[in-house]
Amino acid sequence: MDARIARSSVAGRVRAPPSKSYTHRAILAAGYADGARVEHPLVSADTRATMRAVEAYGGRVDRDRAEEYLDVEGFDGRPDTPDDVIDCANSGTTMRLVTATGALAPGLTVLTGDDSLRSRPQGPLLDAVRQLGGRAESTRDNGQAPLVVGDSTGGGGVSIPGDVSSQYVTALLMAGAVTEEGIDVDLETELKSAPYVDITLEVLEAFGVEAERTGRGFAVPGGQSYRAERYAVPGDFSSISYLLAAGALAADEGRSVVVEGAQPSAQGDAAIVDVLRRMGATVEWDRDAGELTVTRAALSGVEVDVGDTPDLLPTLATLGAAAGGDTRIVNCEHVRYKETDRVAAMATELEKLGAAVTEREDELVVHGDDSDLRGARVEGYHDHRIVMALSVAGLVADGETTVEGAEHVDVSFPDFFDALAGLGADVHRVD
Ligand SMILES: O=C(O)C1=C[C@@H](OP(=O)(O)O)[C@@H](O)[C@H](O)C1
Ligand SMILES: C=C(OP(=O)(O)O)C(=O)O
Repeated sequence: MDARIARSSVAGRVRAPPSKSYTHRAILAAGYADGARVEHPLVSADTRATMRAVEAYGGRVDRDRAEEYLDVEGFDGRPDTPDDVIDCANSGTTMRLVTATGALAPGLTVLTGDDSLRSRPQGPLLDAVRQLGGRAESTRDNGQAPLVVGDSTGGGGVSIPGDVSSQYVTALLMAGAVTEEGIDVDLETELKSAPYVDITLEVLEAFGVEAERTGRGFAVPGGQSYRAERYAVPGDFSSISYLLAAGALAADEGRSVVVEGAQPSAQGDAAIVDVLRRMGATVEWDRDAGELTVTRAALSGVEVDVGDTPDLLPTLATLGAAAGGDTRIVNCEHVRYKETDRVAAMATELEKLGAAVTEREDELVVHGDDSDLRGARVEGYHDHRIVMALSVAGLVADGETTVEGAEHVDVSFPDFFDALAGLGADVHRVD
């Protein structure tokens, strides 16, 4: 499905979708518990993959019709050996987090996913499971899924790189709490995407599970039980970044875009608020009300380090293409290991829209002064964030922009195009 976006302006109120990262963790934490109600969950393609995994390990997930909550019955720290292969679809978070769960089951678990997920790196996590005495294999012996894990890991110490994915740490901490010995994670490198581990620690605490930072990494004592009656998911700041970018670039003269559901939390991607301010936008954040208000402004390029916030790169690249001067996005090598190589994808597709960019291994520079955005047909790379960022660029490109693969927003922000249309954007989906 394509999305066709004509140059248009936006204004009004819009609700942010619930956080994907918190929803994954809350569903799995409820699975490790004997159950819990997850309130305001994100129900999307990726979080459905985590629901399937919890069910495969012996839990059960019931949704109310309005999707206001999920009632999760857990497997109480003792996952069953799944009856079938677990299909993690497009979700890296699901695959990493539930690989560690599989290492606790008595038999073997087989995990797979779509073409994109089967090309993402899993080697360091497999190696960690082996260091813990479990079995962990990549069927093609290339560190990628399909994966086979099992053999009831009892816990222990592991040493892993921190610069590929923080999800390995999250996976080990979540599983480690219900092992006998607990798990000590030593990081061999600096940790990228570190705020995502803070999100994990926040959810663990809410489920009564102790885990801590150590001098060299993280540690979780074993023999713990996950316990919570209910867990409420906050709004998603990665998703909010597209709405704020739309407002900063295309709000009607004298009007604003107000984003609801923006409560403070551990999400690193809340940094979008400061980046927009540094670029010259006026963004007000009423933290108590959870409301962000943004108006249109002439933006100037800035330097942004995305070491902690990889998912902001597509949004920042779009903002840079519409800003004056250079926007320099640095420390972005790990953004190449996502649903697609997002550094290359944004460089290639923004160029099609008339932007001038310089791509380096660990840096993307968007030269706003040499960019003149005009509508074109662009690829979405089957990647929700590329689709959403290019659609926002379409709001300020001359004429009409066609973004391929519009259906992929279902991964994290299923109502994205309705939200844009609700703000008055001229957007249509066509088969
Ligand atoms: O743990 C999480 O919820 C996530 C961690 C990040 O991945 P990496 O840690 O692999 O960078 C982020 O890009 C992803 O969208 C969600
Ligand atoms: C990279 C992402 O998610 P995951 O790693 O779960 O596929 C994302 O949502 O941008």
